[in-house]
Amino acid sequence: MDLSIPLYLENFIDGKLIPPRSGNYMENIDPATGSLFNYVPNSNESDIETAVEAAKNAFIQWSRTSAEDRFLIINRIAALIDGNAHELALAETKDNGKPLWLSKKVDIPRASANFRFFATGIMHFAAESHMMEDKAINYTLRQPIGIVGCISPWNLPLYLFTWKIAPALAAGNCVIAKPSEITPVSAYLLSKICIEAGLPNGVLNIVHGKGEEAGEAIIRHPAIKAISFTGSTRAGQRIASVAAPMFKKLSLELGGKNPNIIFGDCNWDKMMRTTIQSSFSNQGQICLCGSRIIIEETVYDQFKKEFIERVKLLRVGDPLSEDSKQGAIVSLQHFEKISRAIETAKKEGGTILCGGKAVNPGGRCGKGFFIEPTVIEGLGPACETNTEEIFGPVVTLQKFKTREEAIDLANASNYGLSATIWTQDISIANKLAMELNAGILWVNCWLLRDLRTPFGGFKNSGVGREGGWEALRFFTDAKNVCIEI
Ligand SMILES: NC(=O)C1=CN([C@@H]2O[C@H](COP(=O)(O)OP(=O)(O)OC[C@H]3O[C@@H](n4cnc5c(N)ncnc54)[C@H](O)[C@@H]3O)[C@@H](O)[C@H]2O)C=CC1
Ligand SMILES: O=C(O)/C=C/C=C(\O)C(=O)O
Repeated sequence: MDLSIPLYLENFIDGKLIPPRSGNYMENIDPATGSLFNYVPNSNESDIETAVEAAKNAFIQWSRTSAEDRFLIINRIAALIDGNAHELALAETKDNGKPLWLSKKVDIPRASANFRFFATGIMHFAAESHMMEDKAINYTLRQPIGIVGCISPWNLPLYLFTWKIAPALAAGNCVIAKPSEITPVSAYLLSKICIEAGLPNGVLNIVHGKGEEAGEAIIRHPAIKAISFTGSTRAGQRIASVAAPMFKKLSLELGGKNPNIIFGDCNWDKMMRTTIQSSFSNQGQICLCGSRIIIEETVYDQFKKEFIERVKLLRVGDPLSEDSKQGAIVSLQHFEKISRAIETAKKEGGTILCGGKAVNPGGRCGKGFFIEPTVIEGLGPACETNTEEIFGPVVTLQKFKTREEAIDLANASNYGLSATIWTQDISIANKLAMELNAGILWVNCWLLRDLRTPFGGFKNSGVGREGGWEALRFFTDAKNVCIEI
């Protein structure tokens, strides 16, 4: 199929690719080269209105389409993603700056897995029943909500866009979706794939644009009854302030400042390899990255020495090169934010153990946005560096003596998304898992994903859970029917 990328991307509304009604576009920059990639629609309320009308019409049929037919169509989308994985991976890398090998290995396979997982899931998502002995029987229907909004960020563009859309569609809803304006291309290509897969017109509408304009128009629209959002805590707060008084269902997956707790008895090699990944995968731009490494005092010096040696080997360079372990930071604005955070760490008294500077890989990437993987020590738990999400290739090292101290350091955060624990002592791991304030705990692993498990955070990391039945419950309304016997 034709997955060429035009200079002007288009919205996908009512089954057609169309320009924004205002005719306004924004520049979309390739972060590895700093040059123009294409133009993205700067859509507004009237585009959202058109999409909502299309979705309203489509819902009449889609909500009555059998689960088996929805399964077949959604599976065709998954197969087309797999069949076009190379083009999609290239587009993702050019748009986001992540290494091509990572797009191929993680982002695009996960996008098709999301569709396949929820297509299959809906075939098993049954109504529940409750008997009241000989008095009555209750059965609980799970009905599609209607029109729902899905808004996703730039760090894992197609991976997170589809993580929302797939369960929403499988559950029988029609969707108005907005990808990040910073990485719109894979969502644009998904529009073409949905046409090819035979998704009925208006079932999925993809509207491009800024958060404050197109995004807020989705949040404010009275016909959109549920919102699934992944992104910054700041945007999540704003969205909640608009949507909550309208009594919309909300699922908010927000930021993290995740602790990675290392005990001396752990499987050292595995911990080292995985800690490099959990610190710097995707240039540290994953909400689950372990940005605060908390190490048992007895092994602190050994950890510091070996970790720095390995970090220095991480080659930062052209995302198209197989040798590059680290690609570009997603945008100039984000590059500047990370650079400022490193300066703040220095002002707070932190010592930069390695990294800390911009990188110029030269050649076609001479004007791109690259930062060295950076390791900082000497900062306490309360400083800005250890409390604010940096969302880049920057980690801090802190040490602990006792288990209680490790727990206090780990929990010293307004975020509570995930935490990683490294120990061979399963009893200690279980005790820590009980005490840590986070929604997702990894023991002796990181980002080992089972799509059936509840995914989401405590505290300022969000509200609600995604994944498995949680997602299908979120995208349906429960209706209980009680029949007296
Ligand atoms: N998954 C995560 O945890 C992510 C965290 N971030 C954090 O957020 C910081 C800022 O990055 P941004 O790109 O500005 O993220 P953002 O949270 O502003 O954007 C994420 C998505 O939300 C949309 N959006 C923004 N404001 C909105 C609003 N008021 N109503 C509806 N939609 C809205 C955006 O257009 C985009 O599609 C990053 O430096 C990072 O710290 C960013 C992306 C993902
Ligand atoms: O579902 C996953 O495997 C990962 C999700 C990651 C995010 O939500 C994020 O980085 O924002």
